Amino acid sequence: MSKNKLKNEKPESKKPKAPTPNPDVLKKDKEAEVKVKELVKDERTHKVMGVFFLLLSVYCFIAFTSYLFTWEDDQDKVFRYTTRELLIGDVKVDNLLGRLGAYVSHNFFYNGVGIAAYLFCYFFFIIGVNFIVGRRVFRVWRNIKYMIFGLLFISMAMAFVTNGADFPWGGALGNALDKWTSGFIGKTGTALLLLVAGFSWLIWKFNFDFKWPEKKVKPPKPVPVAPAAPATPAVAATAVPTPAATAATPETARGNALKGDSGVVVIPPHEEDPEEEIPMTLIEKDEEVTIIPAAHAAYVPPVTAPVPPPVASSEPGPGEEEEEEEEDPGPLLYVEDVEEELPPPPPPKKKNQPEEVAFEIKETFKDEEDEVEELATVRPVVSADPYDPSLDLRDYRYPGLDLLENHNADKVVVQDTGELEKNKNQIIDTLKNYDISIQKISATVGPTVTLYEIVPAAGVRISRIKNLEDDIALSLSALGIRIIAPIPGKGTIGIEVPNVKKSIVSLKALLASEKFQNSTMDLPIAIGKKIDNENFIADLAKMPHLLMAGATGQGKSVGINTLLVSLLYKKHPSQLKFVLVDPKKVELSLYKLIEKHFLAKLPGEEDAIITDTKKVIHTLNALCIEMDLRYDLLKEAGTRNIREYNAKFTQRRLNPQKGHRFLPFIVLVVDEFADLIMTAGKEVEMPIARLAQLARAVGIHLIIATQRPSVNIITGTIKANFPARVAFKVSSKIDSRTILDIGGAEQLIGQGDMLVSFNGELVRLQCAFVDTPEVESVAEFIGNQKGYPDAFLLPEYVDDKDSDGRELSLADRDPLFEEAAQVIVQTQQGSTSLLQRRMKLGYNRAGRLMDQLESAGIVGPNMGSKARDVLVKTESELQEILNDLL
Ligand SMILES: Nc1ncnc2c1ncn2[C@@H]1O[C@H](COP(=O)(O)OP(=O)(O)OP(=O)(O)O)[C@@H](O)[C@H]1O
Repeated sequence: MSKNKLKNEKPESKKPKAPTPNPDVLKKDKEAEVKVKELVKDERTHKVMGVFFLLLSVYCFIAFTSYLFTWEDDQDKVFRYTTRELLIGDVKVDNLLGRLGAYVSHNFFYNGVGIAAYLFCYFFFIIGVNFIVGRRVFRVWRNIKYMIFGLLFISMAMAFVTNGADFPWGGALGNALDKWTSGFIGKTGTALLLLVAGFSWLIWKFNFDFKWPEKKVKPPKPVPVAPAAPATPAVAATAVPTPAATAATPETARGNALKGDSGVVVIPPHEEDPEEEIPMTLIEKDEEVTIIPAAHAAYVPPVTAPVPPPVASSEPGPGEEEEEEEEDPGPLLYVEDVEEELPPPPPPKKKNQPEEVAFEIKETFKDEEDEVEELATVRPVVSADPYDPSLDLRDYRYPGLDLLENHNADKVVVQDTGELEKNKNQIIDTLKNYDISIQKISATVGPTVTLYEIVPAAGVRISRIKNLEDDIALSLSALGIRIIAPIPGKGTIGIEVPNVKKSIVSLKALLASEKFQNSTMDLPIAIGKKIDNENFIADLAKMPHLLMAGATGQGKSVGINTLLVSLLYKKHPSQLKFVLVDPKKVELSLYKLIEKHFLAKLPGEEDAIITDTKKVIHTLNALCIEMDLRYDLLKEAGTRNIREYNAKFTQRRLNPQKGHRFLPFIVLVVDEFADLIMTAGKEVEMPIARLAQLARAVGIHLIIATQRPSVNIITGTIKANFPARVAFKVSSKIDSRTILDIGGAEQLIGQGDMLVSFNGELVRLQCAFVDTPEVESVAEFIGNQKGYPDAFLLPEYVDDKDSDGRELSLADRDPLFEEAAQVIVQTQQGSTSLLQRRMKLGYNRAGRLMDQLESAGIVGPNMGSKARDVLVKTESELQEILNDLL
C-alpha cells in the first residue's frame, strides 16, 4: 500500500469526529498535499536544486578565495558594522562578491573553521551533482562523516601549526580545539594526536600494505622435459639453403618478434618455370598481430565486464568508483525480511514471500536518509549498487604480457621457396604417376606445416588421391603428411606437408592478439594457430569440456599450461577456480603458488593440487555435490544457467542469507586420466561422466588429458560427453580414432602439432607454446599478491565406505556440532540458514553440520527448500544423545 494512499485515507477515517467537515476544503487540502509531494518528487525540482547547490559551491569558492586576499581590509568592516548595516548599508568592501561575500567568508573562516571552510564548497558541489544527475553519484552520508572529520582535523591542525598567525587559519573552532587540547595533553601531545589522526585517516582511506619482506617461496623444480629445442625443427633442416634476403623487415625487434610469432614468412612469389604447366599460388593469410609496445607491461584486463552489466539506472557513476571502494561490497547490503525459520519472529513473518524481489529502479534522486527511512518502513529494498565480486581483491592486478617470452620469434624463420617448389613438383609428379592430373595447386604456409591445396582435373575420384597418401608421403620423404580429401566446404584436396623449418607459436603473441584481448567469452582459451595463421581462440564454457590425448612428449603438458595461463590472463580470482588433479605430481605443481587466488580444494586438505587417487575420488564427488547445490540455487533463483544466476545475484536480487552466493566458474583439470582410471576405474569414471553430462550450466568445466587414449580409458560414456577433443601426436591410428573418431593424429609431427575436433570440424593447429619458467613467473606474480585467506572450499564429501559400520564419535564431528545441536533443539527449526546466521558460519560448514546432526538423529532428512524436522524435542533428550556420542 502506498504512503499516498495511507495519507489520503486518514482524513476520511477521522471524518465523523470532525465537527463540521467541509468536503470541499478537505479535497483541496488533499490536492494541495499531493501537489507539493509531486513537486518535491519532480525531476525538474531536483535539477533546480542541483543548479542552486552548484552555484552556491562556486559562490563560496570565489568568496573564500577572494577573502584570502582581502580579509585584512574587510575584517575591520565586518567587525565594525552590524549585520543590518552590512545588509542594507553602503559599506564598501574589497571582497569580489561584495558585502555578502565578505560577511559569509568572515563567518566561515574567522568565526568558523578557518581554511577548512573550503570543504563546504566541496560538499555543496557533491549535493549539486547528485541532484542534477538524479542519483547518488556521491554518497552523501559518507561525505558528511569525512567532512566532520576534515573540519575538526584541519581546523585544529591549522590552528596548531600557525599558532599566533594573524590569518584565521584554523578559525574559532580550530583555536578552541587547539587551546583545549594543548592545555589538556600539552603541545607535544597535541602534535602526536594530530599525527595519529592524520595517519589513521590515510591508512583508512588507502589501506597501505605494510608488508614485512617475506621469504621468497621457492617454486617447485621445473618439470623435466624432453631436450628442449623449441626452435629446432623436427624435420632435418640441414640440406635447405637459406635465401639471403627476406621480404619481412619489421621496424623493431619486438615487431620482428611478433611477425615471427605469427608464423608466416613472406615468400616472394615464385618465378614461373616455363616448363611447368601448373603454376602454384602462395596463399598468405597472416593474422593481424597486435604489436606489443615496449611499455605494454600492464596487460589490458578483460574487456568483458567481469559480471553481467547491472541495470542501467543502478550503474555507479564516475565519481562513485572510489567511493565504492570503501563500501562493503558484500551481498550483505541486501536487505530482506527475515526468513520464515528465524526463531522467535521479531519482525512480522511474511509467508510465501517470493524469493527474489525485484528492486525498484529509482528514477529520481533519493537522499540516503530517505533510503534509510524507506528501509525501515517498506519491504525489501536493495542497494542500488550492483554487487561486484571482485571487490574482495580489488587491488588484484592481472599478469602482464612481459612475464611471457617470444620464443625466438624475433628470429624470422625463413621459409624456403625452393622447398615449396620441390614439394609441389613432387606432389604433381607422384599424382601423375598414378594418372591423376590436376588443374591448380596452391600453398598456404603455416607455422608447422604447409597446406598444398589441389584442384583435381575433372573426373578424378577423390578416394584415389586419398589412397595415395602413403605413396605421396614416401615420395616427399617427409613424416606427417596428412591428406584431407576433400577439404570441407572447399571442394579442394589438401595435402599437409611439414615445414622443414617450423616456427614456434608463442602464447604471448596469441594473448596479445586483438582477438583474445577483446574477447567477450566467459572462459577464453588461446589454443594455437591454424594452418592459415589464424589465431584459434575458443570459449571453454561453450565447448563445454575438453578431452586431450597425446603420446608422451608430444606437447600435452604445454597444452594444459597454455589453457591455464590464458584463463589466468583473462579472469579475476573471484570469477574462476581451478581444481587441479595431477597424478604425476610434478606437472601442475607450479600452480600451488596461486592456491589462495585461483584454486579450489576440499575442506581440511592441505594441498590444493590433488595427487592421490583417493582424494581425487573425494574431490570429484565433492564437485558433483557442488554441482547439485548450484542446481538447487539456480532452481530457487528461477534461472537457467550460471550467467543468468550471477547476473541476478550481482543485481542484488538474490538473498545471500538464503545461501545465494556469487558462483565462480570451476575448471577441473586432470593431467593424467589414464592413471586414474587404471587405479580407480568406475569410481572416477562415474563422477566425471556425471559432471560432463550436467555441469556445464552451472559453470563447471572439465579438461581431461591422457597419454593413453585407448577404449578402456576413454570409454563410450566419457566420449559421448566430451564433444570437444584435442589430439596431439598419438602412436597409432586406432588411438587417433578413439580420441577423434577419425585417423590423422598419428600423422602429426609432435611438439605441439595438434588436431582439434570441435563443432563437428577437425582443425589442425600448432599449439601455442609457453615454457615452464613463464608459467612460474605468472604464478609467482599472482601468488605474490594478496589473496583470499584460503583456497575456495568445495563441499565436503563423506565416503559411505569410510563411515560404514561405525557412527562418527563426537570427537570426529565438527567442533561446533554441540552448539549447533543446541541451537536447533532450542529453536526447534532444522534450518541450515538458521545455523549460518546464528553461528556466523559459511554455507558449506552449516550444511556439513546439518548432515552430522542428521546422522546423529537430531534432525530429519533434507526436505529441499523446507526446513528439516527436528527429531529431538527437549534439551535433556539432546544431552542424552550427546553423552552417548562421547
Ligand atoms: N606448442 C609447442 N610448440 C613448440 N614446442 C613444443 C610445444 N609443445 C611441446 N613442445 C616441445 O615438446 C616437449 C614436450 O612437451 P610436453 O612436456 O608438453 O609433452 P607431454 O605430452 O606433456 O609429455 P609427457 O606426457 O611425458 O609429460 C617440450 O619440452 C617442448 O620442447
